[in-house]
Amino acid sequence: MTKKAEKISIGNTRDAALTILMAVEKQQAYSNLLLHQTIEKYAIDPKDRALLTELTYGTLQYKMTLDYYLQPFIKGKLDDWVLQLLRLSLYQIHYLDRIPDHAAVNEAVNIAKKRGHKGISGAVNGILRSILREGVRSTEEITDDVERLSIETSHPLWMVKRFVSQYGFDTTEKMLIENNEPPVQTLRVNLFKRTVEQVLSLFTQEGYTVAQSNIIPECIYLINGQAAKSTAFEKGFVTIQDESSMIPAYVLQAEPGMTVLDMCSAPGGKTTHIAEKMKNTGKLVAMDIHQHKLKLVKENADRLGFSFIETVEMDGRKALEVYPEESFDRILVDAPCSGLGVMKRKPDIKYTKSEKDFTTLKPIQLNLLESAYKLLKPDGILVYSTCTVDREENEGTTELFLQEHPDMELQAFPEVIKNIKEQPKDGILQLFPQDLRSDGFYVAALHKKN
Ligand SMILES: C[S@@+](CC[C@H](N)C(=O)[O-])C[C@H]1O[C@@H](n2cnc3c(N)ncnc32)[C@H](O)[C@@H]1O
Repeated sequence: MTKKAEKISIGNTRDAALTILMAVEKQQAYSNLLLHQTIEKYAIDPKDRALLTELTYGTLQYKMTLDYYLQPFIKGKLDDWVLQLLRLSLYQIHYLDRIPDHAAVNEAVNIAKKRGHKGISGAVNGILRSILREGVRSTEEITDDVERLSIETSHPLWMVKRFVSQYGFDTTEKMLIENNEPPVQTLRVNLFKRTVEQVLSLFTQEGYTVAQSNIIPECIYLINGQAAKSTAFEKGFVTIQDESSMIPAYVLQAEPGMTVLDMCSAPGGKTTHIAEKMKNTGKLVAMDIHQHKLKLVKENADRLGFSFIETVEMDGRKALEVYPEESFDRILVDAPCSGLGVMKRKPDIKYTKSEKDFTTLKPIQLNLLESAYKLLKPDGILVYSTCTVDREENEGTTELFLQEHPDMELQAFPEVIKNIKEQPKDGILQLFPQDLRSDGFYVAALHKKN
C-alpha cells in the first residue's frame, strides 16, 4: 500500500477503528499497542484520537453484547470485516449519544462501499436501518442470572462463572461493570527528583488538570491531557503507572544500602519505584526473562535518573545458578499472570484467555517463589504480586507456598497500605477494579523468620 493510499484509508476515524478491530480479532494483536501505533503512525489529530480510542475500546468492550443485539437481524454468514463494521456502528448507535444515528449508518455504508461492493453496503444499510426501526432485544429475555451478566457486561461465560464461584455474584457484577469504564490516568511522582507539590504545580502551569490521590501519597490523577507530552514526564519527574501497581514498593520496605532483587521487572514500573525508596544507593537487580523488555527498564531508569540498577536477562527460576543462597534482603516477584485485573485497559484479554491458561501459570508462579525463597536472607521480605483477580493464582499460590515453607509468615503491611481496604489477613491485599477504580491487583508480603 502506498503512503497516499494509507493516508486516505486512515483519514476516516471509523475506518481506522475498523482496521484495528480486525487486527485484534485476526492476529490476536493487543488493542492498546495497535491503537498507540495507529495514533503515532498517522499522526491522528487530538480530537479524532479521543473518538478513535472510544470507538475501538467501546466496540471491543461490548463485543458480546453487540453480537447479542445483532444476531436476530443477521441472516446467513457475513465476512468477518462486515461483522466488525456492524458492531462498530451499533456501538455508536446504542452507546454514544453524541453521534447521530444517521451519521453512524452513513459512515458504515460508505466504508462498506469502499471495502466491499454494492451488495454488501446494501446489506449493512438494511441491517442498521432495521435495528433503528425495531430497536434491540432486551437482555431480560435471558433467564439465567449468570448468563445475563455475561452478555450484559460482555465477559465470556466461563470467566463469569469462575468469578461468581470465587467471589459471589455481587462482587463479580460490580467488577464486570467497572471493567467497561474508561481507566483513570494515574502518574507516580518521582520523589527522588521533585516533590508532589512541585509536580502538581508544573502540570497546572502547562494547562493540565491534576489532583493528588488520598491513598498513595505520590500518586496523582491526570484528569485531562497526555502525560507523555508533558515537561514533567520528559524530565523524569513522573512515570505513568496504575495506582495499584504502586503498592508493592511500599510493602517491600526496601531501604537505601540494601541488596534487592526484582525478579520479573520489565518494563520497570516497580523497579524504579523501589529505586526511589532506596535513594539510588545499594544494589538493585532488575531481572527479566526477555532481553528486549529489559531495554525498557534501562530507558525508564535513565529517564528517572537512577544509575544503580543492574539489568539481568535471566529466567528467575534459574537465578540460583548465578546468585548465592540467602543473598538478598528484599525480593519482589511480580509474577506473569492471567492479567484478569487489567481488562479495562486491555479488553481483548476477555476474549483471548481460556480456562486452560490457569493450569500453566500456577506452577510457574510457585517455581519463581521457590527460587526467591532460597535467595532471600533470614529476616528478609518477599513480596508476591499479580495484576489478576483470580483467586487460584493469588491466594491459591500464596497458601501453597506458605504451607511448604513453615519458616515464612505474613508480614504486616505499612499503615498506608493497611488503610486502603479492610482485609481478612494483614499482609494480603486483593484489590478489585471497583475498589480504587484502578486495575485489579493482588499483593502478599511474606517474611522469612530468623
Ligand atoms: C507482570 S510483568 C512485570 C511488570 C513489572 N514488574 C513492572 O512493574 O513494570 C511480568 C514480567 O515477568 C517476565 N517473566 C515471565 N517469566 C519469567 C521468568 N521465568 N523469569 C523472569 N521473568 C519472567 C515477563 O517477561 C514480564 O516482563
